[in-house]
Amino acid sequence: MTAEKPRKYSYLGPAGTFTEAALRQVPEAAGQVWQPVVNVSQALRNVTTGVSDAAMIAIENSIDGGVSATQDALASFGNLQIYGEYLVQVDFVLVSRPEVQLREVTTIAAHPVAYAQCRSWLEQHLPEHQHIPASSNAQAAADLFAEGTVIDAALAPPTITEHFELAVHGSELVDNPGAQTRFVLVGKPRPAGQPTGHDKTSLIIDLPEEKAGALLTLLEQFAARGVNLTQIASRPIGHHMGSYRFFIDAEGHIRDARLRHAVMGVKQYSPRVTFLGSYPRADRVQPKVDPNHTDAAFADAEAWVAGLIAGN
Ligand SMILES: O=C(O)C(=O)C[C@]1(C(=O)O)C=C[C@@H](O)C=C1
Repeated sequence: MTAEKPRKYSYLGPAGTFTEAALRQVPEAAGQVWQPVVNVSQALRNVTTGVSDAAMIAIENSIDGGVSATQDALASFGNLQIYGEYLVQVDFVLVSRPEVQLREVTTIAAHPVAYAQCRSWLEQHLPEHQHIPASSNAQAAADLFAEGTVIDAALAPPTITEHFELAVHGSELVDNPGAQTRFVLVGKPRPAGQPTGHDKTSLIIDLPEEKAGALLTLLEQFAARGVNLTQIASRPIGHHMGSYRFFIDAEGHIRDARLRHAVMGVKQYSPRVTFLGSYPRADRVQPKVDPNHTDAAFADAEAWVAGLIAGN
């Protein structure tokens, strides 16, 4: 018998990021090969080229909203699917090399999403500071030790002190306590799993241009079938001013009749629909399904129409 090849997982590195903490929530990833990368595009490229079997990426933050780099990368790569969703509670520490005092801090390295989450605290406590963008929260801390660095302090996950010797000038920093980042595990497309009763379906939908009420028509596809949406986010397509795509998360599974019919409605009207998968939601919340929109109700209606066609 040949041993099974270890699976490979890309994640935003280096060790110590929140993305790594999200990957730790995936039981199948334990003991497999973890591949740190420098950005989301690299993580997704690893999946499409077969370097990795899956990638963990941050998709939304409860303070800063959708992670635009992730949304744009998912739209441009195509041919990817979300396997699972994970939530990580986020707050930060402000750290420096041990000899640096807080009053000496003028430059602060931070991932732009992390910076946005602590903006008010920093403006209040270090009003003169300058933000230096870092590729991740753990990299911000690593940059404190780079040769010739101009960085005095970094915003990093609390576990960063396990990786470097640091002075901690502030902890539990975050403008809204209880902030969370939502991560998704992404791989190549595969057949849809079975509904769990607490699923979410993610879609990227390009809006037809110059059509009055285009957004309303899009939303009606879901509303008319009793499908609740948990996220509606728009990003420019980039061709020219005024062209948009929508990132939609809908409650339900592509195997649920109400969701399937809504997706068929969207497909008939949008120039481009990308199906990003149906997967169990991290909070395990079960949607309330109106009795008119259950699978049985759709089956009844179809049987009724079949009867009409048959002349019954
Ligand atoms: O994973 C990390 O630690 C990151 O640096 C990335 C990231 C993100 O891309 O949103 C993850 C979670 C935090 O909300 C801020 C930054």
